[in-house]
Amino acid sequence: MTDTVLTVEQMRATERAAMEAGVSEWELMQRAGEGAAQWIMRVAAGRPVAVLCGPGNNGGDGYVIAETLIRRGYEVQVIAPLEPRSETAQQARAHYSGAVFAATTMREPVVIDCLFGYGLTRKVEGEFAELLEQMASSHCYKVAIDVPSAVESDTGSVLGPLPDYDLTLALGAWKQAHGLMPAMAAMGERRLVPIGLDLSGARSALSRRPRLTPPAPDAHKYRRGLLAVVAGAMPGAPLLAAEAAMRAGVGYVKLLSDHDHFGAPADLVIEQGKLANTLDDERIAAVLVGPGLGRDDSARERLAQAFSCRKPGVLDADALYLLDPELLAQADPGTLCVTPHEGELQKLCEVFGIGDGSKLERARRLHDVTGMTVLAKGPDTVLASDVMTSFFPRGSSWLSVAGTGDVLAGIVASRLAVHGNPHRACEEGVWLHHEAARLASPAFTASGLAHAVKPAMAALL
Ligand SMILES: NC(=O)C1=CN([C@@H]2O[C@H](COP(=O)(O)OP(=O)(O)OC[C@H]3O[C@@H](n4cnc5c(N)ncnc54)[C@H](O)[C@@H]3O)[C@@H](O)[C@H]2O)[C@@H](O)CC1
Ligand SMILES: [K+]
Repeated sequence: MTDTVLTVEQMRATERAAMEAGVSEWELMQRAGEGAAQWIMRVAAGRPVAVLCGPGNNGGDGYVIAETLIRRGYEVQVIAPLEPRSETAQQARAHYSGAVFAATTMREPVVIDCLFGYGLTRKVEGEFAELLEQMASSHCYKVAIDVPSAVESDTGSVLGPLPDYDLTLALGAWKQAHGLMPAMAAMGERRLVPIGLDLSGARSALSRRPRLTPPAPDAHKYRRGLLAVVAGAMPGAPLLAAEAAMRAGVGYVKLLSDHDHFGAPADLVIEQGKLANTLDDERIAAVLVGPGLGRDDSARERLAQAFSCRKPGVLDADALYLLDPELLAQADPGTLCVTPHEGELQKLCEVFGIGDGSKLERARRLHDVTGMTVLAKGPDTVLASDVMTSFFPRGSSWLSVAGTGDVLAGIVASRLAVHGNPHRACEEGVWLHHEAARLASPAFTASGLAHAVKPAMAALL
């Protein structure tokens, strides 16, 4: 699987396993450096290149890249404040036939950052920081090798100057930082350079753009899925979710409400009456509860009733504020998706006794403790389930507007009603949400986004 994401510890173990199987570190470094050089030649297209080399194996990759470019006729300058420390990087330095400068002004139109890779352990300072600042202020084309040098590979946190890169070339496998903010925002295009590692057995991956399928030839509305959206005190949010859900593949969306919804579209069926009665329908494939639900006792009662029909479900917004172990005990957590933003994730973590940690750590622990599929949304989105942990490409920053979470919940619930698979529903939901944001054009409103789910479906078919 080429989209595997590894932690630093897993990366080192995988490389050790390759070496035990007979591939030397030098061979791995050559594969990494030569593979990266192929990408660099595409973007440099004959222009002079500067390579910044650090003291570890990331720097070693830099010498291999520089030598590969020289052999292909490129004008190359290596800038290395320190001599290599690791044995393999020293070997790469010895094989490099060009000039090395300890410090100089970089004037090349293409600059390759090989100062630090996943071995970064502390703040980047002194000459290293100066080089990164120089790179940041230059108009050159900027390439990060493995990860940007000021980025911590496991957390995506930033420990020094962070230029705005045009291209980041991950070596051997993706690292967590390739899917986490703030690092991800500075990486530009991300590409993987395979180096022949055995990545089987990994439990984290960058999500691949899904390929959706049209309804079966013999489909009818119920077979395509009936989604019940449980309305509550506030009318707007469940309508937004339902509008999105109707365009995300499901055959039938019903709004279960105890009041009128003026302005609701004619193609949305609104069923009024006691929730216990309207939920008592065998044909319901999935339930969405939370947007506009309210947080009072009657909202809690509606959430409990939604659980009592024991259908796959999506919990969002107010449902995430009401959820607690007692309520969850009435549900089948393995069939539930929760879609918390940071504040909601914080609340869930408090209620389920999960301590501090990064968003990734908390999302995983929340899944482990509750058994629910956790889609922790935001500028970076992390999905934790029994299947695996998935990371996603960045979505449009225009999504930072009220109501887009209701739209996401509606899309995920629609996909869940179509096939009943929580992890897959969340993955498809994020991609459709991002695609809809791209198609909705800037400064969209949530209802504009909900309408753009239709062309987004077409784009993913
Ligand atoms: N181990 C392997 O088999 C392979 C490793 N590869 C490369 O090796 C990299 C990891 O190499 P390393 O583990 O040597 O680590 P790095 O090259 O990322 O850096 C570690 C070195 O930098 C020093 N250092 C860390 N943070 C510093 C800071 N803030 N200021 C100054 N010095 C600092 C460390 O003391 C150490 O000497 C990967 O990112 C990748 O580029 C690739 O060549 C593929 C094969
Ligand atoms: K780097």
